[in-house]
Amino acid sequence: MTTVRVERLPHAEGLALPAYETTGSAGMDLRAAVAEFEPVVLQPGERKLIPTGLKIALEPGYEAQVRPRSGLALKHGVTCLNSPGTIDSDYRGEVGVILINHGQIPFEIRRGERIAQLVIASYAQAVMAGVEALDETARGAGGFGSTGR
Ligand SMILES: O=c1ccn([C@H]2C[C@H](O)[C@@H](COP(=O)(O)OP(=O)(O)OP(=O)(O)O)O2)c(=O)[nH]1
Repeated sequence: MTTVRVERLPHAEGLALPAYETTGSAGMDLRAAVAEFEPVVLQPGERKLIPTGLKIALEPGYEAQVRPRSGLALKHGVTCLNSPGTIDSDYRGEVGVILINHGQIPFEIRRGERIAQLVIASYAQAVMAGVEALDETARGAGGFGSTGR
């Protein structure tokens, strides 16, 4: 268990903080902090940065991944363009969600709508060690479907 400190910006006032919907949920839903009477519309093929009104501070060694919601993708063709988005542990700006409408009709994003989910994950930082040649393996350079379909 890790703690994520959350600062709610004025335009997120009244919106529920991200929380797990069920005890086994991996992601906490992120809500759109768009203006109440000015829903944002995504035209077919259009992408926009949607504000969440939240700033977060992750403990060192943790990242947050902004992932799409399958319901929005299946029903409306709306997904996160840069999936999964990465929130770095030292990022202190507002968390944004880059949504794109792959559907055929405009999609309206209303205030408080759950537009993506946030998965907290641990990560490792590595040191890149330059070598003359890498060790041999059975796979070698095989990839991109080399084992079949
Ligand atoms: O879906 C996203 C992806 C990123 N970010 C924020 C948090 C992250 O820590 C920062 C930078 O993201 P990333 O490293 O993906 O962006 P970049 O294009 O490499 O920009 P930078 O040069 O600022 O790192 O932007 C979001 O709010 N939502």
